[in-house]
Amino acid sequence: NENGDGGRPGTISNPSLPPPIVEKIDVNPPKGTRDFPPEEMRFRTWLFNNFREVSRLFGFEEVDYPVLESEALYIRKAGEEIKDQLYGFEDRGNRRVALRPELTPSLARVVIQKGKSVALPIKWFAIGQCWRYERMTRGRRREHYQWNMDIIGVPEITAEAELISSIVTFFKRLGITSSDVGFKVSSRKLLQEVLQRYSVPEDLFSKVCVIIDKMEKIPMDEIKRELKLVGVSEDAIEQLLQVLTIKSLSELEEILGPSGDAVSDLKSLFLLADKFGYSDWIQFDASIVRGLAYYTGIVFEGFDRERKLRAICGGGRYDRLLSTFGGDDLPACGFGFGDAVIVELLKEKGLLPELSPQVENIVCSLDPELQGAASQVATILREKGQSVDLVLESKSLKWVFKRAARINAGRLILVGNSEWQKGMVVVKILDTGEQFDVKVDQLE
Ligand SMILES: Nc1ccc(Br)nc1
Repeated sequence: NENGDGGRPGTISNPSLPPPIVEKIDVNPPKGTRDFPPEEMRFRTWLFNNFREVSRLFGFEEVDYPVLESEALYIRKAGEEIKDQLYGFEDRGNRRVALRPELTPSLARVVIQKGKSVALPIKWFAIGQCWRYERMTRGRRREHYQWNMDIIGVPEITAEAELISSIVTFFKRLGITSSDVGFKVSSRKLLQEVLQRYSVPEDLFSKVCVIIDKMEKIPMDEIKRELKLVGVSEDAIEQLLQVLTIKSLSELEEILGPSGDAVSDLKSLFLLADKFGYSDWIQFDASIVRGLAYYTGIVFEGFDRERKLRAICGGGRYDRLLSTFGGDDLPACGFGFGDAVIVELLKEKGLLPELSPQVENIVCSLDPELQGAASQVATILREKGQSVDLVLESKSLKWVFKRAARINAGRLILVGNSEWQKGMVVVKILDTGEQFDVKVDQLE
């Protein structure tokens, strides 16, 4: 290469000294975590830009919270997986803290903190990194980024309908259709109404939901055993499991009667879905409960119709979360949309975008004496809002053209002696090869 010393360009090696003896560090990121080098970061930026654009279309404001929170936000006694995998530790001040496993408790904390100083309804969105500590036996990730949208202060089902509409909008922006994905929708009030009929104490509700959410993942006997363990009677268990197999709202109405909230909420949601124009995206599925303890009403999850992937996203109503933190309850609903399954879906559907680096100009001097002039040209272009990759060392034209191609530069600006004497530079349009001498003060 140009350095003639056989090493990588830019490395400094002094042959007179022996190499330093250092233990080579592990250059990989910690287990379960990812680096985002440029190619991966371009995809992440593209994905997050779509999250942000949809949030903007729905009039939501962006928020964020510390990735480190008090562990107390996540200590719920409902046997959730998210609690088993909490990335918690004691800090140097002997405080129990945790890397956030989800964003909703932080939202609840800030809403309580702000109290009446924030107008309702709150419509906030966040894209935040969330963590879990899982034995690496399953080789699963320990961090992911989640897009959340939440509406606080709206008791009506219009809030859930709006949130589902925002996710449909997102899918459509990516080219995903209702033939590719759908939403299974139910209401936890369905379970609540059954439990009430069998006088199961209210405080078992969350635990029962968390157990039932494991239905697809563990054998039915285990589900029954765990339900019995928390104190649900055999009759109630039979009726619960029977209700979860209901396939239509009319059947649900037959069993629960027409006046219950579960039926009326779901009917409202399907009516609104029709008005929003996304009826073909949603279906009633009584078995959907979601695994978070705090949901109280409508719950939904996005799924791929080929059933090859895990749930794409999920959410629901959580009207009691604020009071579990000692605040005044406010009606609330929201969803979480992770950055992992969506990538698998886009791969499956051949919808991954082609994202290449982009820079408008590469500027280089043809003579080391003109490096300063090249810097001036770069500055002029940048002040006009043009992106510039400025060649910072004396390089051959062959090297410059190779780099220009790699970074996908639109133009090559050459600063040469004879032109510079006339206050000009050479501009080469790289995809057509056209070349012009341009006065520096007329560069644009
Ligand atoms: N809650 C949570 C956090 C991190 C990952 Br990866 N998955 C789920």
